Amino acid sequence: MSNVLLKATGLSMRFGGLLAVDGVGLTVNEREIVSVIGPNGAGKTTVFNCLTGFYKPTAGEILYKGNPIQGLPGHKISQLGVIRTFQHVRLFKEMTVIENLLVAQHRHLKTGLLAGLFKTPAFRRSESEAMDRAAHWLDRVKLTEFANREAGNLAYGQQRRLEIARCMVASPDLLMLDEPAAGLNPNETKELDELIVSLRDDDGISILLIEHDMKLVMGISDNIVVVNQGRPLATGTPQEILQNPDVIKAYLGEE
Ligand SMILES: Nc1ncnc2c1ncn2[C@@H]1O[C@H](COP(=O)(O)OP(=O)(O)OP(=O)(O)O)[C@@H](O)[C@H]1O
Repeated sequence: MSNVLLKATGLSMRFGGLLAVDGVGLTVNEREIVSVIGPNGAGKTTVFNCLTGFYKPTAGEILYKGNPIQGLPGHKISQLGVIRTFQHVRLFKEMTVIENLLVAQHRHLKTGLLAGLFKTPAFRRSESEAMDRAAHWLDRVKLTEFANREAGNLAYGQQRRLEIARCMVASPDLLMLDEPAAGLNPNETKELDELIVSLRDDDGISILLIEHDMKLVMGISDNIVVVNQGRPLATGTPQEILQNPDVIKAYLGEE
């Protein structure tokens, strides 16, 4: 039996008169890929925003490694090891690829201002570890040859992979990806597919994914959570979800 990493129950989020998320629950075990699917406006991103501290949920409990995190600010949740991307690419576009990966580690360096000013041995060690981590992840996302290129000049699929590398240099236990395949061509989607699976199998992390690309979702997910109009509709393996009549009616039937 695998260990539960994240468990949300009864998650709700109200915006004025709109109950955008209404009683959604989901569980992510260690070394698992879980996808959240549902039609446009179903409340998927709002669920992500609640889980990562961008919104304070109106109701519900979120346990991460057994501890409640609902209502904690985003930076606290990211320090605990939950790191996310956004629906739209958010890189420092005028910085180089490698600079994007170094900046992302700034908060995790274990040295203070004085250590930086005097370039103490601890500071230098920390800097060199940050560089090693950046180089490792550049290689993993196949961007080593673009290390000194401005991030904004990369192809879109490369920018998406750089975003994942930027998350990974912070050594998350749970990586949350909001529509990572949006705008990618079939080759780029295949590379993304392989990368996500390798993050689970080779790096041992868990991935929570919002995605509209059903081929990708069905191919890589251990579990799928379907949300419809803010409400939980179904949870199960890809096979179970594909055969669920409610899902077919509410969602897949629309395709
Ligand atoms: N900050 C907000 N204020 C008011 N309403 C919001 C806010 N954020 C989201 N909503 C509303 O909540 C509902 C759910 O939106 P959400 O973005 O979570 O859906 P989604 O499933 O991620 O959609 P998509 O697949 O199109 O990205 C929508 O009706 C949206 O307009």
